[in-house]
This record gives sequence, structure tokens and C-alpha cells, in this order.
Amino acid sequence: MVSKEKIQFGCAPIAWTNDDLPELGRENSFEQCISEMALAQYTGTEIGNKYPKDPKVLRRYLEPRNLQVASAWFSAFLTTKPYVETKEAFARHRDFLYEMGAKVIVVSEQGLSIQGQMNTPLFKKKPVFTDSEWNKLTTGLDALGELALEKGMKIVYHHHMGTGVQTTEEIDRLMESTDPEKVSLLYDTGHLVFSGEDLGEVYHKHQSRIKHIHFKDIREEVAKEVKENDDSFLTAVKKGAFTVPGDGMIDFKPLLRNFYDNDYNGWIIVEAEQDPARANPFEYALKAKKYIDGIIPQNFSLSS
Ligand SMILES: O=C1C[C@@H](O)[C@H](O)[C@@H](O)C1=O
Ligand SMILES: [Co+2]
Repeated sequence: MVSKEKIQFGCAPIAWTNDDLPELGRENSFEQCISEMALAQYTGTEIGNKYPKDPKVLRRYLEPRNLQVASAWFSAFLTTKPYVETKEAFARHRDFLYEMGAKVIVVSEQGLSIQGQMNTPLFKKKPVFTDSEWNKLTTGLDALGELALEKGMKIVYHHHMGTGVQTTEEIDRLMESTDPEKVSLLYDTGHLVFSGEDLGEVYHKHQSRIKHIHFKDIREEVAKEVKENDDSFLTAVKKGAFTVPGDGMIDFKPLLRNFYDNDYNGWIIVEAEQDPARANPFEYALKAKKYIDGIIPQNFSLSS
């Protein structure tokens, strides 16, 4: 049994302001976002583009609110651009996160991704990497992983709808073709379920590589409609395909049980991008926290 403190709960700013679709939540300020996360009793955050870029300034805002930086997203272009471009941008990102005390760096390959395209059908036009693209991706990730290790950090790969690493098969290939010492996995419940994957299967296969978790839920009817209409990823977000844990189709109780029982040591970040004008970010952040608090296994030891 593990101590409660090995698992910490954070919240992503994407519910207040969506960096993929800045019109969603343009009016919400950085201070509102972090104050409401703190009010909802989260102890960590990821980084949005309204956050101050200077670590000293950012710390001044986060510390009084008892918020730590859990991680931040990095877009890699290993399949489509020279490695050196990704490497240089990654090194700057790593150094910023290191300064902020984060231990993991979220990496997602955005070469050929359709996640940012407003009119591209999500399910029909998802990229499929060639062997040569897979090779560039996996060797590049191992190299980024080495750069992270220089600072005692890990990269956690974010599988994602509309990218070349979305399905169970693709996640398996990525894990098999990268060095476990250099490349870990981010487990995002919303993306897995939206894609039609089996949450338990992916968890059990790659449990030892999972070093960061995104908790988001799916509104089943909306997800179904998106698929039937050939909508894009961004349209899916606008329509409300994603929501917070406790508000959709996923049962998080057995997942959380597994994480506690199997000694998961890291962050669980509530991350539910939806339109803040329709889903008040504070109310939803609070709803998720109450739901999670209600399903945390009660019989773990507080002392081990
Ligand atoms: O972790 C994430 C970061 C976002 O920018 C992304 O589009 C979202 O879907 C996600 O899971
Ligand atoms: Co995510």
C-alpha cells in the first residue's frame, strides 16, 4: 500500500483558456484561473500561454496559492522537421520546467497532426506514420529523453487524438521501440476512450512506463455525434465531447484503485477542454475534485 501523498492532484488551465482554440476563454485571466484551481483544492497546475514566462514571476503567483508546476506540454516535430529544431526548442522548455521544479515533461509529436485543423475529420483523416517516420520519432524521443535525464527529469509521451500515436497499437509500437529509461508514457483517459481504446488494456500493458496522468471524461452522446458527422478535433472540443471526471461515461473508481494499489507515484491532472461559456471552469474543477475525493481508496496506509 502506498501513502496518499505519492499521488498528487492538479488541474490544467485548458478549461479556462484553450491554447488550441484561443477564442474559448479569451476573457478568463491567468489569476482567475490559478485562484480557482487553488480554491478547488488542487495542488498542481500545468502551464497555459497566459502564464508568466519568467520562472521568478510565475513562482510569485503560484506559491501563495500552494500550487506547484506539474508539467507542461511540448510539441515535437520529429517526423517533419530537422531534429535540431525540436532539440533546441525542447532544451528551452526543459530548462524552464526544471526551474519550476517539475519532474516530467509532456511531449507529443505534432508532425502531420490534424488536431489543430478546424475542418479535418478526426476519425477519417488521422495520420498513420510510415516506418521511416516511426524511426525518426522513436530515435528522436530517445534523444529528448537523454536531454531530460541530464536534469534528472523524464519525458512522458502524450498519445493524442488526430496524431500518429493515438491507438493502442500505436502506443504499443512507441513503447516497444523506445528505451524505457528514456521515454515514459502519459496516460490520458479522455483520448483513449474517445479513440475507442480499452483503458484497462493500455494501463496493464504499460503500467510501469506511466509517469503522468491526465484525467478527462467523455460525453458519450457528443462523441458519437462527432464521429457520425465527421467532425474535427476542435469541433469536438467546442461541442463538448470532453468533460471532467464524474460528468461523463468513464468509471474512474477502478482506475484510481489500480494507481493506488500499484504504487503510482506522480501527478493526476484533471484536464477537460470545453467551452468555458457553457461549462463554468471553476464549477467543473470543483465537481471533479469532489468526485475524485469521493472515490479515493479509503484503506491505503498513510504512513508507508
Ligand atoms: O494534454 C493535452 C493538451 C492540449 O493542448 C491538448 O489538445 C489536449 O487534448 C490534451 O489532452
Ligand atoms: Co491530455
